[in-house]
Amino acid sequence: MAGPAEAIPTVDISPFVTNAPAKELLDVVKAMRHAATTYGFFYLVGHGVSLEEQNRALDCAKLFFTLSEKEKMDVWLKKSLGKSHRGYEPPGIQTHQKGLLPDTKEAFIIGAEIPEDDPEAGTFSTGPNLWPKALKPDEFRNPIMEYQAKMLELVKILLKILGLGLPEEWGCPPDVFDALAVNPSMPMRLLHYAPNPTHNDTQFGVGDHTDFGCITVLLQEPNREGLQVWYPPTKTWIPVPVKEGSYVINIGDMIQKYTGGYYRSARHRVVNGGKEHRYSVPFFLNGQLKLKVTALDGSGVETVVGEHIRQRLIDTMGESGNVLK
Ligand SMILES: O=C(O)CCC(=O)C(=O)O
Ligand SMILES: [Fe+2]
Repeated sequence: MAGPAEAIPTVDISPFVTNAPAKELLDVVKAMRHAATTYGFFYLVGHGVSLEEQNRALDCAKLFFTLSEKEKMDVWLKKSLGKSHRGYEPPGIQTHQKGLLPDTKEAFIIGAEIPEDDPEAGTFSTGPNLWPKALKPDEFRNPIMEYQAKMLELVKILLKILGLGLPEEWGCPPDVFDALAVNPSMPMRLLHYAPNPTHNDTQFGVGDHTDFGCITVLLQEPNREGLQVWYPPTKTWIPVPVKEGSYVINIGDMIQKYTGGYYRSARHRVVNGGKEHRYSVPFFLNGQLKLKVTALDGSGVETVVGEHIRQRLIDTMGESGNVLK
């Protein structure tokens, strides 16, 4: 019998990337619908992003965390404009559950580049990125922004496929989710997990949580362990081994709300109990912040995308979240 790790589905979207015939597209829609309604969590292959591009993003993460404490703190969250929420998040800031100690991970957050003189700059998740002075644009800023642009294109394809997978009786147009990706909030996190061999059940790299936004495209460093997903059939945490070249896709809370729970956001966490450092690069499509959506299942629940995300962030950020209020 297949073990639980084998039960995590893999969805190959290459027919959408190569404009294949309709029959092949429909098979992809069905496969993603099954994965997103059953688990909200799956491996993605056939996405068109090369191993080289993925490795470049991971290299940017590794490079950032070679900076000294001072260099990192020069670009830390509190230096970002207003509520823009950019820059370095030190370890021990985010707490996902009552009773847990804060996450051990450290992060560097990069969003859409919104100039300081934009009328919206300084509002939630909107503003200029903070760039470390010690890193040359060619080795850090340019490649990571190129990767971010790639992720936005990829996530638009995923939204399209998920839109096509909605129940027919809801009568949604095929572009139902397109507006989510118009000038969206899309923080990408460069993450570093120091080894935590004394790990116990009260502190994690990232504690038990669901992602806040619409879709997360997660790139994990190959040959490392750590990511676990909650598997409802067995009510246990199961490891999510890295499959080189693939992504892990998480459906987030915003899509779960928007679809009245049809697509599920999956609980997951990171344990770095070994002796190795671990790096990852999740791209979060939060969505278009001012968009007010009405649940598609007819329940009438309304959500303003940016308000939902801001509140979820405040709930986990402790004192550091006060600036977002
Ligand atoms: O580092 C990972 O593999 C996952 C991180 C994560 O779940 C998150 O940042 O929301
Ligand atoms: Fe997550």
